[in-house]
Amino acid sequence: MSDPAAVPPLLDARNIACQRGGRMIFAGVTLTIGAGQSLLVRGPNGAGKSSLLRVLGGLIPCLHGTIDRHAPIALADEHLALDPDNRLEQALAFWARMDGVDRERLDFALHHFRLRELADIPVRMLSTGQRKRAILARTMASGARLWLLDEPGNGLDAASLRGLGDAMAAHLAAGGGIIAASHFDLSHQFGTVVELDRR
Ligand SMILES: Nc1ncnc2c1ncn2[C@@H]1O[C@H](COP(=O)(O)OP(=O)(O)OP(=O)(O)O)[C@@H](O)[C@H]1O
Repeated sequence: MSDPAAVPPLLDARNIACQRGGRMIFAGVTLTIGAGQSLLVRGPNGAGKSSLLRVLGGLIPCLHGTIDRHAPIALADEHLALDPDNRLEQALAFWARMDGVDRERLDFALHHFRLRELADIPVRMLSTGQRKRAILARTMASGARLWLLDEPGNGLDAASLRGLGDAMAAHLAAGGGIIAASHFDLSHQFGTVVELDRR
């Protein structure tokens, strides 16, 4: 008999497969992530790491298998999803309103990723690293318990990488979960590693 007091994981994926452009990208992937847990997806270029994160986030369908999501999810990938003509702060505030989070949470994320001084810059003028920090700030401000981070360290300088590590640690300590795909060391000890092979 199942324990009625048992806390469900934030996300549970069983035997999932993904096909893109008529080609099988991955199959037989099973993973689960609970409160305070982190998981790293590794694999060579084209192995399907980004595809896996998008499947887990519900942005693309899985071919078969099941995914149970028990928590709000924020996906941070290379798609900025901020209005390029808007000022950075306005663009992030728009999403904070959409996500229904209070202003203090956004202010904290802006401060954490050192974006305050860029608040009035149009989004289209941000550098690669600044864009990445904006994506991470949006994720942090979203209040989502499960973060899906696709190459979160790309383009970040040493200080921003430390900021990312601190944000991840605080999120896990607060009962969040993280699934990340990264080619390089994020200075974070992931609890689980899932390897994808190129097929
Ligand atoms: N929209 C799409 N339509 C068809 N095929 C796609 C699409 N997006 C990605 N693919 C293919 O799916 C495969 C996996 O791509 P994906 O971006 O998930 O890999 P990845 O492991 O994240 O790669 P990288 O390490 O280079 O970021 C690749 O062969 C890619 O060409």
